[in-house]
Amino acid sequence: MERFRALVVDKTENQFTVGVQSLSLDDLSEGEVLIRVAYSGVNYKDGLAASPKGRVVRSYPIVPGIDLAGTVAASSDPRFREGDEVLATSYELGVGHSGGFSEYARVPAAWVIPLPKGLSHREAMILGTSGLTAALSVHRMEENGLRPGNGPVLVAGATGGVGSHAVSMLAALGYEVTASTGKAQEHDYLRGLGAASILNREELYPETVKPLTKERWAGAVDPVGGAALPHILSAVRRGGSVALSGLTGGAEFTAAVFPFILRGVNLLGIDSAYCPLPLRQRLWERMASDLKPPRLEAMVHAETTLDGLPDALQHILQSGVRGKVIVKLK
Ligand SMILES: CCC(=O)SCCNC(=O)CCNC(=O)[C@H](O)C(C)(C)COP(=O)(O)OP(=O)(O)OC[C@H]1O[C@@H](n2cnc3c(N)ncnc32)[C@H](O)[C@@H]1OP(=O)(O)O
Ligand SMILES: NC(=O)c1ccc[n+]([C@@H]2O[C@H](COP(=O)([O-])OP(=O)(O)OC[C@H]3O[C@@H](n4cnc5c(N)ncnc54)[C@H](O)[C@@H]3O)[C@@H](O)[C@H]2O)c1
Repeated sequence: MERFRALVVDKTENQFTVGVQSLSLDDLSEGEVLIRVAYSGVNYKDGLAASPKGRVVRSYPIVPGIDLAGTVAASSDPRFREGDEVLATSYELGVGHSGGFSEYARVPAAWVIPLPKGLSHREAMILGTSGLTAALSVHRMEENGLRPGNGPVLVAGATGGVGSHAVSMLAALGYEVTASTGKAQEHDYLRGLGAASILNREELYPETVKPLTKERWAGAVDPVGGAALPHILSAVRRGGSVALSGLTGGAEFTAAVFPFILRGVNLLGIDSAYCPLPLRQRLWERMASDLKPPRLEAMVHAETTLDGLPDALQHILQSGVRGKVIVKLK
């Protein structure tokens, strides 16, 4: 087989490098399904994988890219055949197993999902892990009783990948969405995705966090975490839920027990990486139907190639991306 191009991150004692290299299949991790990658997308975790301080990569060198969509080139597993359109996200992709920033990827069959009818490779990668995380957040909150009539739902970090998809999906389902952002110039973008109101990010960081405040949110999607979370919890309505997925605002928080024991508030941990396959498949089917954001293209911050990736990966760690950067492979 011909050689192909991929982004490679390597770390030795003295050097950290991120660059495009020419690889052969022997350079890829093992797996039953060889995929010719059409599109990938950039997630915050990919930024961490390409950063010397990221702590997400399990062994170097690594081809990063936690998301990929493409066409099966060969498969030793009978569930997949040459020519099938597929996608794969997370598990160990791009951190412990060579990932999607490559013209070819070799992936365990257990990680591969048929591309749902109603989604192109490109649309699947606008969604990618950030879409799956938003969909899983909505699903978990619905499982815990969230319904459109219950009251406003807060989305923190609303202009990011997870946040943009959450605003869009919730609005399309009929929820009243309040989008929180620190980016004053992006209010029109968020209203375009369906936000009914905008909350300035600073309002989630009051000088004094009270253990309980006036009940406000029926639910909250939180990819930001950190110091804002205790304040969000203090304002969740009785029986409401916070779906916590991220740490862009900090990895730690200190909160009072009162929202949990006096209002029955649920703090739901969202792990898209190991979301079990049956649920993952159901959520991808929903993302191709009732959860498909009506304005997916509006979420594309930029389309890039392997050569543009090093810059895009730095950019996402600096909160510089609105929606998604997608990557066209071939
Ligand atoms: C798509 C999802 C995302 O965006 S995730 C992106 C954000 N994730 C991060 O920033 C995590 C980076 N990792 C870290 O900062 C550290 O590994 C943390 C989690 C703080 C733990 O550090 P420390 O206490 O020093 O121990 P350690 O690294 O040796 O790990 C302890 C045990 O935890 C495990 N662990 C580590 N990372 C993960 C992970 N991503 N998923 C699941 N488990 C993880 C390690 O394997 C280790 O367990 P074990 O000893 O191997 O059984
Ligand atoms: N748990 C999971 O399965 C899962 C899956 C995907 C992403 N994530 C996490 O979710 C987070 C977002 O990921 P993404 O790919 O959407 O990234 P992104 O860069 O597209 O979005 C990050 C958002 O956080 C905002 N932000 C940054 N710093 C902030 C701060 N100090 N205070 C408030 N907001 C801040 C940014 O403005 C942006 O809106 C990351 O922490 C990522 O690790 C988790």
